[in-house]
Amino acid sequence: MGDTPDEPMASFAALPPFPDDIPTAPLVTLSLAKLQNNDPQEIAEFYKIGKGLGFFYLDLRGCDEGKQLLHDAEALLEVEKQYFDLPLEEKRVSDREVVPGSDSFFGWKALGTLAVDPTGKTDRHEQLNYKKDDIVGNTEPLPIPELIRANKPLFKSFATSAFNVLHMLLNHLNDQLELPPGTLVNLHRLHEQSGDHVRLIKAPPPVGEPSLSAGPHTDFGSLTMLFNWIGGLQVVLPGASKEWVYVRPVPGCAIVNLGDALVKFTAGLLRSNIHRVMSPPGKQADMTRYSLVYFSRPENSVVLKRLKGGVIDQQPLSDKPEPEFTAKEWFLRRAHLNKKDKNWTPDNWTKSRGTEAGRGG
Ligand SMILES: O=C(O)CCC(=O)C(=O)O
Ligand SMILES: [Fe+2]
Repeated sequence: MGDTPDEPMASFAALPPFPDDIPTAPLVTLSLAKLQNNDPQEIAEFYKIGKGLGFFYLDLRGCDEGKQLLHDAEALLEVEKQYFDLPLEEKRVSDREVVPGSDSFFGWKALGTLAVDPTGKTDRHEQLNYKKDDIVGNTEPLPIPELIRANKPLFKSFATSAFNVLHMLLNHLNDQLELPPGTLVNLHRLHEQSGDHVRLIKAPPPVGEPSLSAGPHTDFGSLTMLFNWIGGLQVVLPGASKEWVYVRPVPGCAIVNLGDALVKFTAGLLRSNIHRVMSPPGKQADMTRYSLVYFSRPENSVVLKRLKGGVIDQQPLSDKPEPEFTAKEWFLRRAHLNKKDKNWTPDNWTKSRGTEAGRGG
């Protein structure tokens, strides 16, 4: 992070530029400082985005919490690069397919282990999912390489700042939805167990033709805060279009999006938009792509169903009974059913789809 609020993040400086001649998604930029100061226009715009595209840039410059997040994201990018360069044996200490207590989700995910489409083609990215409950001490720590353990204070600083900012955003949605005060944040308490986690992602450049590093999906939880440095993230805009468009990474901003839980809580009033990760465009195409994410999810035992009260009561009732899942059942179902293991079938792919099933391939 630079010393002056408007200086781009140093980590962007050495990268080839994102191209200027390709279509990009028209994400609106909201100011964290304004949202923290309860600026009515900014809050109204946030609510409108929540009912529309469900993705926006959050400008983190100009307030202390935002600067802290930018600082931590820069530092974690360096940790990420070192982490993914560790020998395989070291990463395997937290292999999510092996480690007891990982729910086959938290820990290291090897490249090429998830299906990205109904034919069973596989992904091209590695991940580390470091659970919030472990970071803040709610649960016994899972095995993790020493590099990550040694950086736990940094992960804690990042996770708690991201958590606090996302809580603030949940409170604004709560007010706009005219729900009783605290309804949403009380389903997302820091010291209760949840699927919240910090995710590190590495996607190597494609071999040959451009290819998907992560398949189309909606996020499973409530709100996601994403840092990425080069292009690759794509969305299908709401409406009739089926076209995928790149989201340009913007220095000083995180990308925030809504997940399935908010769709279910609001009976479809809020939207969780489909997205995927493609190889980077233009001059960035040969680069290894890193991203860093904080996922906020409802507490494990919360049932994902429409909440009562406020403007949600005006939403039409569904004419078919909807199966109900707890937040934990939902994220594990979504995360496990597209694993490309010996039990995988095209039907599993269909079952792993979220609230935008049927859109965007
Ligand atoms: O790497 C990115 O830019 C997006 C990653 C993503 O969508 C996810 O991990 O859910
Ligand atoms: Fe995502």
